[in-house]
Amino acid sequence: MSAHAAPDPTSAEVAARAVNLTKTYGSGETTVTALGGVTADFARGEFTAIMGPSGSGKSTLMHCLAGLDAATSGSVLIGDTDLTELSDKQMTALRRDRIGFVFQAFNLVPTLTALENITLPLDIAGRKVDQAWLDSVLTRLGLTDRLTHRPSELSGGQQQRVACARALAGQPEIIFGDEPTGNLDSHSSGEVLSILRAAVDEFRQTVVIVTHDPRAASYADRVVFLADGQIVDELREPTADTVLDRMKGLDTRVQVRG
Ligand SMILES: Nc1ncnc2c1ncn2[C@@H]1O[C@H](COP(=O)(O)OP(=O)(O)OP(=O)(O)O)[C@@H](O)[C@H]1O
Repeated sequence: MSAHAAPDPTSAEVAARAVNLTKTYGSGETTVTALGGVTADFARGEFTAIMGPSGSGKSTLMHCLAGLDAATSGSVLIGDTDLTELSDKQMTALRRDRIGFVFQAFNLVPTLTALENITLPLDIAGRKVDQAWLDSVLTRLGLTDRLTHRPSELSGGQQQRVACARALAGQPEIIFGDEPTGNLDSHSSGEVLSILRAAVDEFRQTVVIVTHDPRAASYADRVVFLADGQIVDELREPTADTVLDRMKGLDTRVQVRG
């Protein structure tokens, strides 16, 4: 592991922390080590992009951080809460109340309207919608005239913006995105990234995304590079060019998409 990736004990507030996280699949000769001891901090109010070659463990890291998958060893903290100490019920409540998710496959409920999809997590949690906040998210994402449409009546970009609004609606502490712009055109992708950027700049939320796209990564404050289940590099204030350079250096076989 590179010295860059070590947690900084003096860092202000940490929104999420992975400590010596390992994840293996299978057993015996067929064991696959997806994460080989990852330690990393994600500071509150910061936008981080996780990058690396295919199979390097990005999605696994994200899923463990977000409490969607259990690590084999090591721990994950969201704020001061150690996820490994939570019961299933507590984990469900934490995911619902403190975490927002945006995935490449939008995971919208087909029978609900856009607005019903957006407020669904809050409705399930029995929480009231902060109308002023919701209005600003909907306006910002250009969704105000699409709210009564069902997902099948929306374009891919619009569906992803609905998924993004759903993640933002409850003002979670931290938003995780697994290739949130993976199948969007550059215009829709720019809109999604801008609102994630605004969530950080204007509302001091924390955003962590996995991406293959150096342009998407350039919206982040920091890029963490994974290779073979380890953090091998880190870049602050990335530009698409500096990200591309580091990716080439990581693995010459990397195929840069986008
Ligand atoms: N359920 C699983 N069972 C077995 N092996 C798995 C499973 N999920 C992931 N892996 C393996 O773990 C390693 C890391 O996978 P992961 O999906 O985290 O990589 P990634 O960097 O997100 O890849 P990509 O960029 O292609 O999405 C890979 O070798 C993968 O084949």
